[in-house]
Amino acid sequence: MYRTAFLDIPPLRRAGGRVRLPGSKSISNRVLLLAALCDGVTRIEDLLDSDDTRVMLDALAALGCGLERLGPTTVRVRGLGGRLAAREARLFLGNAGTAMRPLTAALTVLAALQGGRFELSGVPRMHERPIGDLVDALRQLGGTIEELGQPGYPPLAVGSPQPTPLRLDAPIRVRGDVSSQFLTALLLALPLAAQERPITIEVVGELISKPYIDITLRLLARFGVQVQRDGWARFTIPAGARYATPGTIHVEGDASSASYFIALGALAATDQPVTIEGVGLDSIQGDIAFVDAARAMGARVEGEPNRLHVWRGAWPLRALDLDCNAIPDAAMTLAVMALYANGPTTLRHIGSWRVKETDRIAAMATELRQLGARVEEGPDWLRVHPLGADGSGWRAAALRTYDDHRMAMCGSLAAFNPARLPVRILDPQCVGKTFPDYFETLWSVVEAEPADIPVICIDGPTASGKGTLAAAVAARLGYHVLDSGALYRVVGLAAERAGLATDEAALADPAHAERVGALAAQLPVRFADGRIWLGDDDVTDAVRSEAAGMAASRVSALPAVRAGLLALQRGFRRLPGLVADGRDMGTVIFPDAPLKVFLTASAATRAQRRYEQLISRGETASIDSLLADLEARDARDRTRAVAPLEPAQDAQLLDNSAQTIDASVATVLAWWQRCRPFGDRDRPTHAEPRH
Ligand SMILES: Nc1ncnc2c1ncn2[C@@H]1O[C@H](COP(=O)(O)OP(=O)(O)O)[C@@H](O)[C@H]1O
Ligand SMILES: Nc1ccn([C@@H]2O[C@H](COP(=O)(O)OP(=O)(O)O)[C@@H](O)[C@H]2O)c(=O)n1
Repeated sequence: MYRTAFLDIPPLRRAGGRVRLPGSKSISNRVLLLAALCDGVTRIEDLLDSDDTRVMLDALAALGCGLERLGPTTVRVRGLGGRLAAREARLFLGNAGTAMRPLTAALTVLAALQGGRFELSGVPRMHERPIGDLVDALRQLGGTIEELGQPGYPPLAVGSPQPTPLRLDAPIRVRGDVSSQFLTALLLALPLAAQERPITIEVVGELISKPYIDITLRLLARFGVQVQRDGWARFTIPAGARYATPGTIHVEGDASSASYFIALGALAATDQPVTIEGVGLDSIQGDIAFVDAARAMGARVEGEPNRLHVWRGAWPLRALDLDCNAIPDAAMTLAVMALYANGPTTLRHIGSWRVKETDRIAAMATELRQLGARVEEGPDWLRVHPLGADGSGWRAAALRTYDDHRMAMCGSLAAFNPARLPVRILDPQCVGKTFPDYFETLWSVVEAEPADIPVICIDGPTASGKGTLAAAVAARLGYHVLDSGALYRVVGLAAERAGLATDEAALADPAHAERVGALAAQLPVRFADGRIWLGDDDVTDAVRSEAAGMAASRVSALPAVRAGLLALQRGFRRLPGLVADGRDMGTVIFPDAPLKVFLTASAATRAQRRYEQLISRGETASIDSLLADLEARDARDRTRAVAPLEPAQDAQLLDNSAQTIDASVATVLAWWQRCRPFGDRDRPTHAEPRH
């Protein structure tokens, strides 16, 4: 997951390949609650591992439910069997509506039956998301609920130490036109109280998002509770209802998350399809109907059980006028696809967007306008006019995400713009709510022109701080790092291990130099998790010695070695971007890099830094000999015939002799910002500190 302040997505060209979806958020949190309420042990597989499931798991643990993690996506739940193990708890539920609503209902009912008091709160946005209709329904039932903040909104305190009688004889009335999660909450909770008599729930107003109710009913059935349904207006939980564990249950891939990859296929899979694993056309999730909408816009979709294949069909996409009531979450994806359509697209019946993670109608309209689009909005509709298929009208934008995972994922789809503009996603870690690895997954199925993938080059003499600066800048941007010096160090080591001497006399022999070059061209080197591997050997420490540095300096003067490492180095230019440190990054390896920095510091300063570095590693060192070595190395690097150490003509010079590391990083980031086309709309919009 990217924890950077922003993530720049280079312009993307093609899509194709295979993705595996994380588990459905809606199914995961419902299954967790049902497993917690029922008797016995349930093994849940393919559970979503994200912010929203984490708060649910933490809440269940606080309620005394037995939880055992068997892997990142497998958990064993020992249910409470309808009996409260804890009579008091404070539950923090982040911004997870799928945790807040059902837990409020279940705990109100359990507290009324057995006595207990529970507080439920979330992030500030959660305290702006209405829950009054559910509170009203639970009060009709005789439940005790106190609103601790604004009436009708969390935080809430539910229950009282002593049991209170529930009124189960009259139907419980709940509004269905603000959020279907209120009805879901009651359906999940009321079997707890239906031992002796049936319980009827009546929906007031037109029920929105019906497919989500369908998921609730299907999952209740998997847990042994068959709810009778009269249209979408009246639901009856039969007398004697009792949750029973299904033993093992698999969570389907998230159909809403699938929408981004379906869109990707529709936009850019011209050859190989985008294959999505984890959901098929027979999915129980309502958002699978997004496939119909995508097809209507022109996508070619083929389905198999648990798998979808998507290609581009009609191009440009066909404009659409659609009632999106049944696919409220996935419909956001259509709003971005609409930028690539042949006319204005209107999404209707999306009023629920206004009370989601953010006011999604307002947010979407604002951000699509940033991209250059004309957008009209009404209380429950949105109309998006397309941007030019010839690239006209598109603007490079820094998109705000409003702490809303879907805004971030949708925004990434704008990177297919024909104007070849990058897209900046602010606060990209908001995808952690449902799809922590969304961007990494995206990179695995898209391609960009290498020239469009940004590279920042940091060249300079030894111990000027290149590696330190490169790592820090890359961490701030979410970019890869190329430590090219390490490659020369590994060549020196590999040569010596292969019995090829690296002293100057030996390297002066052209045949010998050719052999070292051949070795460089086939170097089995790998960088993983901060370690450097030569074949199966971890050589991280071996290549860091001063002797290895000197050997690297000698072999690096050989043209055959430099040529042998060229393709390997250019291969590091991968999405979303690269920071490369070395001697010739800007002059030879990436001459088209948009930012080149030539980093220097006085020889005395550099010798002092190297000295401190070695001492802190527990090695012995002498400043005088370090200074002599370093000057020798500088001289060799500067005077060699091939790729000598010198600033590229367009490099920015940075002498950090009197600068702290943080100041150097800030300088380079400021230069980078000036190279980017986004202006300065970089402030993330979420109010909460991340945790
Ligand atoms: N601007 C700076 N101010 C002070 N020390 C620095 C600065 N930049 C780097 N250093 C320190 O100097 C040492 C050498 O830096 P390093 O990044 O390994 O250099 P290089 O990659 O250029 O050989 C490290 O211990 C690092 O912490
Ligand atoms: N792009 C590069 C990187 C390193 N090198 C050589 O490889 C040696 C080791 O590089 P390094 O960056 O690990 O060394 P330090 O600068 O950290 O001492 C340097 O002394 C250079 O001679 C090079 O020629 N070209």
